[in-house]
Amino acid sequence: MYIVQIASECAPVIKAGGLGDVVYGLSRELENQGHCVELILPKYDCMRYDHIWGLHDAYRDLYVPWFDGWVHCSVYCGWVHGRVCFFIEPHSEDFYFDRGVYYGCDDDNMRFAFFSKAALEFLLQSNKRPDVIHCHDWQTGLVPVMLFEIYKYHGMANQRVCYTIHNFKHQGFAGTQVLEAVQLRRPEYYFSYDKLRDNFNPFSINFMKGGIVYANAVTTVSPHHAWEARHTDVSYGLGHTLEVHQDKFSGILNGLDYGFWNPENDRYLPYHYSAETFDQKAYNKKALRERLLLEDSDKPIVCFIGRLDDQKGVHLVHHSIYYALERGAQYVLLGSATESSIDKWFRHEKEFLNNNPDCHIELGFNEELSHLIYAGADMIVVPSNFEPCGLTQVISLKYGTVPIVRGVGGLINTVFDHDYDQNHLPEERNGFVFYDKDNYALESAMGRAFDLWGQNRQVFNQLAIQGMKYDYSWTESAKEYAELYNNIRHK
Ligand SMILES: Nc1ncnc2c1ncn2[C@@H]1O[C@H](COP(=O)(O)OP(=O)(O)O[C@H]2O[C@H](CO)[C@@H](O)[C@H](O)[C@H]2O)[C@@H](O)[C@H]1O
Repeated sequence: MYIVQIASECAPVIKAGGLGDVVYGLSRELENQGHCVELILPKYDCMRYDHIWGLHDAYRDLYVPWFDGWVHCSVYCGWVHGRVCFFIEPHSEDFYFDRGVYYGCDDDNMRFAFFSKAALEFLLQSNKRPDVIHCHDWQTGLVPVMLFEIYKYHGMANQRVCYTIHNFKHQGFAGTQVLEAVQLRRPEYYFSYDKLRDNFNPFSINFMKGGIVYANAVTTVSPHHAWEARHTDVSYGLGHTLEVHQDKFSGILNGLDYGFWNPENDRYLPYHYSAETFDQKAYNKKALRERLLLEDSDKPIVCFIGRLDDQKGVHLVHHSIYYALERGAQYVLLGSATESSIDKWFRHEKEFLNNNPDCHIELGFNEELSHLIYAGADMIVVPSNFEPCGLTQVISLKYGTVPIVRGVGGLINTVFDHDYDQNHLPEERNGFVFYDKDNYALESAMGRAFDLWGQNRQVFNQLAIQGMKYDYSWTESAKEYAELYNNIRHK
């Protein structure tokens, strides 16, 4: 099959979070399984150009219809660790992708509506006719809308769309101006509740709702989150839309790209190890301590890596720092916040804990350091409010770092409690799980982990090794996607 991914991220060249990991990892495995995959991405000024090989202009004059005129774009082509990527660069005074950031601008809805339009226009004009277009999250929600309302009538009637939702919280809202911009010309038609009108804000269209309504298949990133999205409030107002379109909605568990995330050959680690050589992990712990100036001792290191965002349970993250220190552990946090109040809060904590020899708070995005933390820590906390899949616990499992997670979304599909799991034999368990959102619940799970560390290190290490033996690679999940693509292709 010929598949084109249209996305706002692709690791490691453009990565703000897990979306980038998934777009790259899935593409790589689909190619390994014999499919042809190409990616279309924005050409941001701030992406990691050092991860692109052979960047050259592939399509110099792409004219993208926009409002009543055109925007002249160039399309560049290059290889990102083996994947063929096309980068769209608009030449306009809006400088949509020259902002020094991927997201967070006031006109993000216009920026990504433009990107979606330009991606389809590129396919049309360059005569690319993939069997399936796979697009992701709110940024590309308008792709299936435009495909089936405009491009279908210009020679793209045979293309099908799979739309994957990585995070229901960000849906992309806009007024009629965006419809005018992308030339969806009948606002009254698109502003109906069975199309793009938001279910709760009658003056707004909703990009993600458009994606759900128009795509041929809609997925989210774990089976449990698919259930939650339909039956609880985590779909942020899209529950009814999912109910109406339930026949095409499902959950496919994310995989992890073991080509990039593997302690046996990780390019960022000073010492390599596997489940068979688990003892070697201790050298990375020592290296982590040296790098972050933590005191050398027999204490366990607990970590958190992720966006500091309400989704990630920031109050519990904060509490986990102090509980770990109180219980005689060390703590390393690597995270970045986009919300200024959360950013200020953690900057204050960083300052407050600056001289503590058992704690290090690193605010910012640092891919390389994240690998050393996954390898050097003994436990990771993932106390999310909601978590569509979650990659940090899956990476930790591979690195022999025991996850302590809240039982929601994909965390439930991947972590099985050492003491209480009913569905797995003791030798198949791999972490600690708690359910309530309060400090006591977090403490009970962290407490059990500390007790096991303190009282029976051998069993603790065995739990970590059991986690390393899980196979959460892309192999099976990519097969599920391929099967889904195949089903929609023949409809
Ligand atoms: N400060 C930092 N420095 C370096 N690396 C950092 C970092 N903060 C985060 N990362 C890295 O970014 C990725 C985050 O993965 P998550 O699954 O937590 O993604 P996120 O919530 O962004 O994405 C959404 O999409 C993904 C993919 O579908 C879902 O798993 C998830 O549940 C959903 O919320 C990991 O690779 C992590 O190591």
